[in-house]
Amino acid sequence: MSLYRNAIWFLNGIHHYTRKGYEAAAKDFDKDLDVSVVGRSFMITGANSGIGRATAMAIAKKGGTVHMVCRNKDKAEEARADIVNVSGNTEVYVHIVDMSETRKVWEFAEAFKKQYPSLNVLINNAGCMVHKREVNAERLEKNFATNTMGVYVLTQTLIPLLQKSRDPRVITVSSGGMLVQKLRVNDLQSETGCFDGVMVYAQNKRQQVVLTQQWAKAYPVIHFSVMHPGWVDTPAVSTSMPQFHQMMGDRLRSVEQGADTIVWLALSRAAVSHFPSSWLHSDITILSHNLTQSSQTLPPLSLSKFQCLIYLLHHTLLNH
Ligand SMILES: NC(=O)c1ccc[n+]([C@@H]2O[C@H](COP(=O)([O-])OP(=O)(O)OC[C@H]3O[C@@H](n4cnc5c(N)ncnc54)[C@H](O)[C@@H]3O)[C@@H](O)[C@H]2O)c1
Repeated sequence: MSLYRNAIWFLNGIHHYTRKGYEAAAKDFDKDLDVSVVGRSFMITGANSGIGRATAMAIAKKGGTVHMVCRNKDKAEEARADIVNVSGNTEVYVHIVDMSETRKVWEFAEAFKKQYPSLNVLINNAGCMVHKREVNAERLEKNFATNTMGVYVLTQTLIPLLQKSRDPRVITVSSGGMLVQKLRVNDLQSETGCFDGVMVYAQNKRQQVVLTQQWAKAYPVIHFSVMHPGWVDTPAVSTSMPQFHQMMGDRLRSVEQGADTIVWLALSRAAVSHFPSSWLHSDITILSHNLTQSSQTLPPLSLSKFQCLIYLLHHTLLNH
């Protein structure tokens, strides 16, 4: 991607993705969050930290049943105790899963389907940016395994459960970073050229948007959305992009601001009626801040590329 495009992207980000960008957009937000979600269940990956934790807290406060899918037991239990304590909601459950371990994700999702009669909302939030090329037990590159394959396997496996649940929704936390990458289906494992973790992450986030469009077409009963939380002050940013974190300082959004659109997509009645599914049929839409106020539409990709990605995901899975 050209330097010019990256510069435009960054300038746009300074305007829209920061705390100030959020505050400016928030003036017009129609929250529509005066809802009780007691009895509805929400699965959130990476729910012990950052945006995922703020989302889990907000949903627990509304009375929803929260399934926290986390990698580290101690951190997950600490977060759960805090969420239960602050929200007063005890319907908060921890599941230990490493989203980068493809087979374990599939085993977890299969077991969940057998144990629970319904799942109303799946929030694919866990994500990583690994700067050195590493592989998982199935020899899949770590960023791809976590950000794309883990999301794909979890969602795809849970779709039958979501389909038989009331008002089912799937929300995937992508990133505005995907705007600097076109979909490349010929090197999903980042094996050619020099390995650039930031660009691999951006490519994965692009893949999440493409997958969402594909799912929305295939499963119209489920409301699929994919969004960008803005630039948010979280451990992921401070550890994976320390210079950016330092440079942005208090211009970064709070975790609650970052979670705002996810919570709206998960809870509000308006979220499911705002976008006719035909939007997703013809365009790839990435949503920032709040769907109503500021969505960005990206150029459509050809169907052959979608099919190619799905085919490659299946193919990669079958070979491991
Ligand atoms: N913070 C930002 O500015 C920003 C911008 C755009 C997109 N995002 C996206 O937001 C999402 C949440 O990130 P965050 O900023 O809150 O960071 P964070 O580090 O606070 O949270 C990331 C969560 O994902 C979990 N996770 C990572 N790898 C995992 C794995 N293999 N298995 C299970 N869990 C795993 C972490 O344990 C953590 O709970 C990510 O998908 C990220 O890409 C963040």
